[in-house]
Amino acid sequence: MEIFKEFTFEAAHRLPNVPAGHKCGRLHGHSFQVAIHISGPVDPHTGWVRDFADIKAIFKPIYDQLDHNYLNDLPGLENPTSEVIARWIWHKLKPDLPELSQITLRETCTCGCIYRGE
Ligand SMILES: Nc1nc2c(c(=O)[nH]1)N=C([C@H](O)[C@H](O)COP(=O)(O)OP(=O)(O)OP(=O)(O)O)CN2
Ligand SMILES: [Zn+2]
Repeated sequence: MEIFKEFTFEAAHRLPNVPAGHKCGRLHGHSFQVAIHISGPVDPHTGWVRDFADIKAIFKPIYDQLDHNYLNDLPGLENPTSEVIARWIWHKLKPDLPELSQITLRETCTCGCIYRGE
């Protein structure tokens, strides 16, 4: 079974490697949405794969780094595309959340990416 917990963080970024004149080279912000998926068996006693609150607690220190920050300042996010941010979250979470199976990151209502590890 796969379960997920969703979060929203507000952050600013610019993409330094886009062609000259590209709108995303300018400083701008998003309400990023991230869904953290984990997979595993449903415990017959609790009836859940894992408490959603555990996912929230494990993600909190990472969330706090992202929320209301300028992403380009964070080590590893010098070029903070959706793809780079999703992979960055994955690598930060995986050691403490081995059941992690997918990160979905939405940059706007219409775009984003899905990362399931290497
Ligand atoms: N593959 C990627 N392409 C783009 C990324 C990205 O992270 N990965 N990021 C951007 C920009 O950050 C931009 O803010 C979001 O892109 P876009 O969908 O073009 O934004 P709009 O809200 O302006 O979309 P419209 O549908 O044109 O209104 C760009 N590309
Ligand atoms: Zn953007």
